[in-house]
Amino acid sequence: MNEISFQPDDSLYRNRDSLSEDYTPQTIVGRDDEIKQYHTALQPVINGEQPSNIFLYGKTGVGKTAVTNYLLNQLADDAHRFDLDLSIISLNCEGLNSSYQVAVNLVNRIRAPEDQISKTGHPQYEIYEFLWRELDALGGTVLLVLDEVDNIGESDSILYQIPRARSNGNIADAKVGIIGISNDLAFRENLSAKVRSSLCEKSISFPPYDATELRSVLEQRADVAFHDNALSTEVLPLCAAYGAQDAGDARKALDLLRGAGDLARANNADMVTEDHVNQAQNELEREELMDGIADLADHQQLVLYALTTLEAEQETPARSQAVFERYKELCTFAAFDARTSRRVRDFLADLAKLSIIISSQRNDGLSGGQYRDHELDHNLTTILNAMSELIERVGIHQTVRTHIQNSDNIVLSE
Ligand SMILES: Nc1ncnc2c1ncn2[C@@H]1O[C@H](COP(=O)(O)OP(=O)(O)OP(=O)(O)O)[C@@H](O)[C@H]1O
Repeated sequence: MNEISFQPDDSLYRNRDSLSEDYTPQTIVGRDDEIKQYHTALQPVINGEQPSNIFLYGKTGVGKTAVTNYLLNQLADDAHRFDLDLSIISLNCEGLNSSYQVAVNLVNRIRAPEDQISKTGHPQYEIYEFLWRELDALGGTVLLVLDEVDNIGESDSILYQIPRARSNGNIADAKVGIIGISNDLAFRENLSAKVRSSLCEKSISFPPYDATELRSVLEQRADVAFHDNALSTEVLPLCAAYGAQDAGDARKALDLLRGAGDLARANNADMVTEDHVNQAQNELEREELMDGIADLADHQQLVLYALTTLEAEQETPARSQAVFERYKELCTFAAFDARTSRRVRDFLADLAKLSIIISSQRNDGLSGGQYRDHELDHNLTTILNAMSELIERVGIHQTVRTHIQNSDNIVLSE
């Protein structure tokens, strides 16, 4: 048997966990304007007045949750200091797509574990009755923090009912405010006017981070996560630059820094370098691409598969018509009903938007007409790997056989 043992290794990291999602930073950097607006919007709470309903929106990883946790912790401390009765109830609405489910979850969040209500079987009015009673029993000021609030359907929306509960006489004692958080930028626009005006009394937009802001976020976290001198000087600016390019998402920038640190550790390096960051970035891009492709619908993947076979034959850039012909062939193998050539053009446009392929508009000099041609924007083997589940169902096209590992295991269609 091989002699293998595990040894703790802390030569680079002081506290690697501080780069993970569940770490709460001590202070927030790069969000001064947003914190200021948010602070003003929360001021009525500390005055003992009716809280405003606050709506935060912005893309993923821009600090909505981090800033909320930071400010609400501070608010809870200050409320205690001024002897104010404040309860903060937080609920992530992911998977809760009706007001009914949200109300049940809120009731159970407030009630003791032995006193929970069942998730089904109550008429809607009864669930609201439970909720009003629980909120009133809490009394004082109650802030309901609803993360991913866009999951909730609109009809008879709880987002309308809660703000009106006091004026409708449903609750008498508690002053309730909603903090809604969403990364669906269209959500607010699509709300009916009556829900929008109550839910979005104070709206605060969180823009993507720019490279300077990301650098501050990374510097602050790197101080906690790494030993002094563990990072070469270009590491943080490079992670920040990639992060800013990539939707200004702090989560991704922190993931990249951790990826680079892990690579350096795996290579027994004394320092994290620019090379580790570049390699980690390639790896993250590859994983993202794999996930993006795996999430595509069957026919979108078939269109991508068609283009991949053309690329394997060095027939790319290929015109839409050529991709369509190959796609129809694959549909015949797979016994799928082929979509129209117009749909296939739409799928090609979707793939280009996702940066999986490159599509270019060309002018045909002779006829004066225009056409589009397409090629892969990534390594062919990576794309084939990401589609392995579909390829297993459809079979391997002969042009790509040499690019697929374990091709013996997959049924050939020809
Ligand atoms: N200004 C900041 N200072 C320190 N850390 C931050 C800052 N902004 C974001 N982070 C960190 O980046 C990660 C993502 O941030 P956060 O969860 O707040 O994003 P979000 O806008 O709520 O995203 P989502 O909509 O996906 O939930 C977290 O680990 C958070 O601690």
